[in-house]
Amino acid sequence: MTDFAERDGPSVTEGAPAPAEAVRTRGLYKRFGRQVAVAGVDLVVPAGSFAGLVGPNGAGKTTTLSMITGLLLPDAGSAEVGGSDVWRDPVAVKAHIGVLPEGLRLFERLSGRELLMYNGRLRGIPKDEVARRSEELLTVMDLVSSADKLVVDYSTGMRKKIGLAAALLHNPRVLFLDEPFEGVDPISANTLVEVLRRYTSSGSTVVFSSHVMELVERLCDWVSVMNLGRIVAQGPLSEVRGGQTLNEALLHLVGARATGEQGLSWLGSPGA
Ligand SMILES: Nc1ncnc2c1ncn2[C@@H]1O[C@H](COP(=O)(O)OP(=O)(O)OP(=O)(O)O)[C@@H](O)[C@H]1O
Repeated sequence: MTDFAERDGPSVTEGAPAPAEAVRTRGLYKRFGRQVAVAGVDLVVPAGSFAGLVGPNGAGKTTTLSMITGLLLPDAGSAEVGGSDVWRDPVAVKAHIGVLPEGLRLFERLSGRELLMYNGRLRGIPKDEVARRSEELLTVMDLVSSADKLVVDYSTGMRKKIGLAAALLHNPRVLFLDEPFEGVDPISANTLVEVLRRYTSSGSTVVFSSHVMELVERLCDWVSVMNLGRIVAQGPLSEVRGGQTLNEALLHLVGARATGEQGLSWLGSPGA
C-alpha cells in the first residue's frame, strides 16, 4: 500500500490525501562493528517542507539518509516515506523518491544526455517524454553545451547538477540530497537553489544534509539536528534557532569543541 498521490506511476490508494508527514522514522538504529552510527533516530519531516539535516562530522546524517532511501538496511527501527514503509514496500517508495547520494556514482561512460535517457527509461517513462524533460533539465542546469560530453569528464559541480537532474526526472514526491552543494561553485549553487525552490513550491518535499548553515538558514523551513547518532533538536527553523543564528544554535546543541589552546603550540612557531 502506498499513500503517495499519483504522479508518474499508478498509486494503490488513488485519490487518497497525501500524508502530513513526508518522512517519519522510528527508533532507526545502525551499528558498524562497535561503532554505533545511528542510535535510535525519530526523524520527522512534514510534507512540503524544505528540510535540512545538520550536525557535525560523524553525527550519522549519511547513515540515516541511506537507511531512509533504501540503500542501507537498518539493524532496528523503521522508516516511512509518504506513509509507506521503506523496507516492507521498497518498490512503492522508490517510485516516488529521488536521491542524490553522497559520493554519487554515475555511469561514467554515458554522456549527460544519455544518462538522463537511461534513468528515465529505467523509470518506465515514455521515450519522447524523457527526451522532453531531459532537454528542459539540461537547459535549467546550464548543461546543454556539455550534454554530449562523457560524465567521466564532468567537473564536481557538473556531476552534482546532472545527478540532481537524474533524481528529478521522474518528478518524485520527496527528494533526498546528501551534501548537494559540496564542491559546487556559487553560480551553480544558485541554479540548484532555484530548481529546488521551484520544486518545493508545488508541494514536494526536499530533505538535504549540509554543513553550510547559512544556506540551511536561507532555504529551510524545517531543521533536524543530529549529534552522536541522535536527533538533538527538530522543528520549524525559527524554533530550532531560538532567536540565535543556526550556527550558534548548533554550537549550543552539540557543544563547541576545544579550540586547541593547550595543543599545537608548535604550529606556526619559527624553528619549532
Ligand atoms: N560503512 C561504515 N563502516 C564503518 N563505520 C561507518 C560506516 N559508515 C559510517 N560509519 C561511521 O558511522 C558514523 C556516522 O557516519 P556518517 O557518515 O553517517 O556521519 P555524517 O553525519 O554523515 O558525517 P559527515 O558530516 O562527516 O559526512 C561515523 O562514526 C562513521 O565513521
